[in-house]
Amino acid sequence: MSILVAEDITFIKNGRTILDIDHFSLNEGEVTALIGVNGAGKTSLMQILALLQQPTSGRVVFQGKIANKKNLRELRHRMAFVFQQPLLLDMTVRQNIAMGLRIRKLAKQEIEGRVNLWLEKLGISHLADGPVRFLSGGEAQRVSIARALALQPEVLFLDEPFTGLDSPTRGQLLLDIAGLLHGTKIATLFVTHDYAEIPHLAHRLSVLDQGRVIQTGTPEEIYQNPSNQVVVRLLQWIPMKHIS
Ligand SMILES: Nc1ncnc2c1ncn2[C@@H]1O[C@H](COP(=O)(O)OP(=O)(O)OP(=O)(O)O)[C@@H](O)[C@H]1O
Repeated sequence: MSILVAEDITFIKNGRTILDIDHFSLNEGEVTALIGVNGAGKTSLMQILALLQQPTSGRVVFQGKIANKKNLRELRHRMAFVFQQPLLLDMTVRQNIAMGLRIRKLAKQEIEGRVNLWLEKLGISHLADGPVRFLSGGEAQRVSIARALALQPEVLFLDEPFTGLDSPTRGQLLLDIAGLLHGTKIATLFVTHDYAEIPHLAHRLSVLDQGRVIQTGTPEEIYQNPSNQVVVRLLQWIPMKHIS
């Protein structure tokens, strides 16, 4: 079932068409990876879906509701983000995870329960009362993931969350996130330049080229039947052993 849909989207800047997309959807319980070369429009599409950027034309529909100025805040509160840079505030780990819940005015007990749950799920309970400024890159990213998932979002945006982490840290975090997301109802958009990550996390793959979605399917389908040479060139970097 589609949770978030972009329909008839154009995004035009300085007379240049950056996006031209008829239909793009994120489905309940699915991780959709979005790939494309630098400048293909991935960030622009993510920002439009996340209601952080207004398209030139078209609409974003969240669970049947067309996003507009009136419902923007309510709809944004049902989404969460993890960026390449964890963007943590200079407080304790616990306070960072609690921040979004406080903003949403949840009861103190509920906040405490959720924070403890996600500290545990991300394996960072031992860091809870320390300041975030001493964390390693991998630990900081775990805090940012705990902060996002504690919000119990319906839609999650992962914007190159593993970039900059060393290989073993990245691999473990990738497996842990896959374990946390798979089997939930969250619709996830995962933007990455590291195509080796895709088979571990994504159920679906969309390929963006010059602002257009040129192919969508399971990683296996796309790998076996690339729609054109652009897709072939991109996917040659996905290790075949992971696709079966
Ligand atoms: N607000 C804007 N004003 C002008 N041009 C923009 C704006 N936003 C994006 N662009 C241009 O649109 C194109 C697509 O940018 P975007 O950041 O969405 O691509 P991307 O696929 O995320 O690239 P990367 O992989 O490098 O992050 C780029 O050429 C960029 O310069």
